[in-house]
Amino acid sequence: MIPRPKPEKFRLRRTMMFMNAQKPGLIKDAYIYGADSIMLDLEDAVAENQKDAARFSLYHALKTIDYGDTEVLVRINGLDTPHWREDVRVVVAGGADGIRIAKTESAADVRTVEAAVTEAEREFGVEEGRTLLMAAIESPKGVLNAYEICTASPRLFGIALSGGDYRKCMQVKPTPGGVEMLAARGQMLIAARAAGVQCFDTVFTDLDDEEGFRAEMQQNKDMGFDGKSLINPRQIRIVHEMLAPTPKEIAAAETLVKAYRENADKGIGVFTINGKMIDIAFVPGAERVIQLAKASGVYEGDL
Ligand SMILES: CC(C)(COP(=O)(O)OP(=O)(O)OC[C@H]1O[C@@H](n2cnc3c(N)ncnc32)[C@H](O)[C@@H]1OP(=O)(O)O)[C@@H](O)C(=O)NCCC(=O)NCCSC(=O)C[C@@](O)(CC(=O)O)C(=O)O
Ligand SMILES: [Mg+2]
Repeated sequence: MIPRPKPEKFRLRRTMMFMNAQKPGLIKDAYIYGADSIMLDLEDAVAENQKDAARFSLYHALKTIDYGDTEVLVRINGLDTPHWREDVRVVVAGGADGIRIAKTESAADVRTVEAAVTEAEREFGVEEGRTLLMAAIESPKGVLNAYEICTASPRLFGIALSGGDYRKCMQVKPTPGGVEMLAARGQMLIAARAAGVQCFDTVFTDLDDEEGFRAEMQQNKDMGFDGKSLINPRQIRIVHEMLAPTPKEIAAAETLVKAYRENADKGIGVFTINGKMIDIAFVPGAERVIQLAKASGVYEGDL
């Protein structure tokens, strides 16, 4: 087995790329594309009569491929299927970093998976609590229960909106501005922020519509998503590029963080920079800009 470092609950997850766990051609070198996380799929990308084959392929990949710094998550089948328990056992035995629970509708769903994960960790001698969870929310009921889902388990690092299934439930089609998704996006972001976990937007499925992808990504950025689920490597570069701060943004963030620290040392909590009031509330935003700049390879400062 390739040893992996202990998974970090909170880390940068700008790009989370799906791939069919059954396709060796896709999963064998998935780390080369530079996504922050890969999501090996046992659910909808795998045909119903291929679930066992996909689990075998997944287990072999987890045991033999060195994914390096790329986070390795596995999307398991929904709790209304006969597959999810065996999925959990294989994921834990293989040593993946975490599980994406498909079609999560309630806190009870998260706790049910958590119990199965704990059982599997004991069975396979994996450190208890090592395996992380995230919940994909794919229905109106899931959206309404988002805050309870976010707070259901200490293993859970975030929630992800799943547009295909959500739109199906709502009987709507994708529109250019995404108006049909705004309520769900907003409600999930509020729930995630209130609970202190991360929030990810859904996949964009038209690979030939780069303009549409960029427009959706800009909306994601403006709304405050931590990252996006992706289906294809060519989407990764666009997201990383769009989330990379500009030199002006980096300079402003650096000035703010340094000024805040200097003022705090002198016992001053509120001050101005270029006439704009600054206090502690502005610091996390500036620190995130620095973190993104570092991750994007464009930070040359000393913070
Ligand atoms: C769409 C397509 C078939 C197109 O293939 P194409 O081959 O035409 O693409 P090309 O661009 O030509 O590929 C150039 C090179 O990249 C390689 N390559 C491509 N994709 C790669 C990849 N993902 N990972 C690694 N490698 C990849 C490829 O092998 C080639 O390598 P090479 O031959 O060596 O040059 C392919 O991308 C793909 O399978 N995507 C993932 C599909 C998937 O998993 N769907 C399930 C999750 S969504 C869902 O379930 C809905 C949801 O649940 C979602 C939610 O929760 O949000 C909801 O409800 O909405
Ligand atoms: Mg789905």
